Amino acid sequence: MIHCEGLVKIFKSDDIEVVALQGLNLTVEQGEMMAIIGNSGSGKSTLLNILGGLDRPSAGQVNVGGWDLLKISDDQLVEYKRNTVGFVWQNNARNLLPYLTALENVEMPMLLTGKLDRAYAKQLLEWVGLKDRMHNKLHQLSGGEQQRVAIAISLSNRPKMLLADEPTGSVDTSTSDQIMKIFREVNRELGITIVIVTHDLTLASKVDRVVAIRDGLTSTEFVKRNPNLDLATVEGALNGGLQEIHEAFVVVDRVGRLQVPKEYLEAVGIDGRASMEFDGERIVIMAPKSLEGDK
Ligand SMILES: Nc1ncnc2c1ncn2[C@@H]1O[C@H](COP(=O)(O)OP(=O)(O)OP(=O)(O)O)[C@@H](O)[C@H]1O
Repeated sequence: MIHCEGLVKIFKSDDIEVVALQGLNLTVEQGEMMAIIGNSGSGKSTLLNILGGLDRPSAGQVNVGGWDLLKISDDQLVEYKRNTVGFVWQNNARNLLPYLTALENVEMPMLLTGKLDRAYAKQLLEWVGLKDRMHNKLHQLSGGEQQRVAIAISLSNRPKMLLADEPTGSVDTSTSDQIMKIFREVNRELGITIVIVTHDLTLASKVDRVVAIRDGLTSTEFVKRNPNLDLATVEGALNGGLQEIHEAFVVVDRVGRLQVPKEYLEAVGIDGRASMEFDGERIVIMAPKSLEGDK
């Protein structure tokens, strides 16, 4: 569904350049539900905006559902956004219309694309658990309920992929659990690919795969050890952190590049240069063996 290779995004303003993505690689299969984690400023939102067609990549390859997002024309981009992607943001309420009902809000994007389907709009609200509240005006709903309306809206154009940026960022734990259950159901029932960007490891542990981004590059991947683990087991194991449930892998790109955590480099005193040895089974990276004249 998603294939990025060597993806670069540079923001230029006056004479300052920020390289937000530095040649990022990422593959997401059709129907996968995965999360992207990373510190603030690591490039998560930049990546999501590019995948959603809200921002243009600077260089590299990025293909989503057969669309080449580097070469796509402006008209095609409109079509792409309309038919391929759905978005869920942290503060969706600001994009909803408070004096319309939940149902009218879900129907609005359908009206805009000339494809009104009331039965489907009702079904979506039922899916997100708001069957009994669909005729309530938005401002009569709680924050968590509004977020669920936003999820129904994001699915109204029948997207192939759902992009969620901190979707549980401003709701309580039980609403957050409810939202993750909705995502899982939508993923299973409709086969929609779901990509969630988050800081929240609890949330990350509820998906099949987690990719960590560091400095604009994919650095580590966590893959669920047992794909059949149910949510209760996952929650029980959570105290042990992400690695209890997921196995961690270092991402190595096609030409052999990988990122070594800064703590490891500092611990063994590697700074800018290292020695590498291969013993037939393992590759060992260590502080440089001193050269003559070198310190
Ligand atoms: N429009 C922009 N113009 C200039 N620089 C930008 C722009 N958008 C993002 N950046 C820079 O790109 C880098 C990556 O930002 P991004 O918002 O993608 O990070 P993030 O991982 O989503 O962070 P957060 O979790 O805080 O949202 C940061 O250094 C940021 O300052």
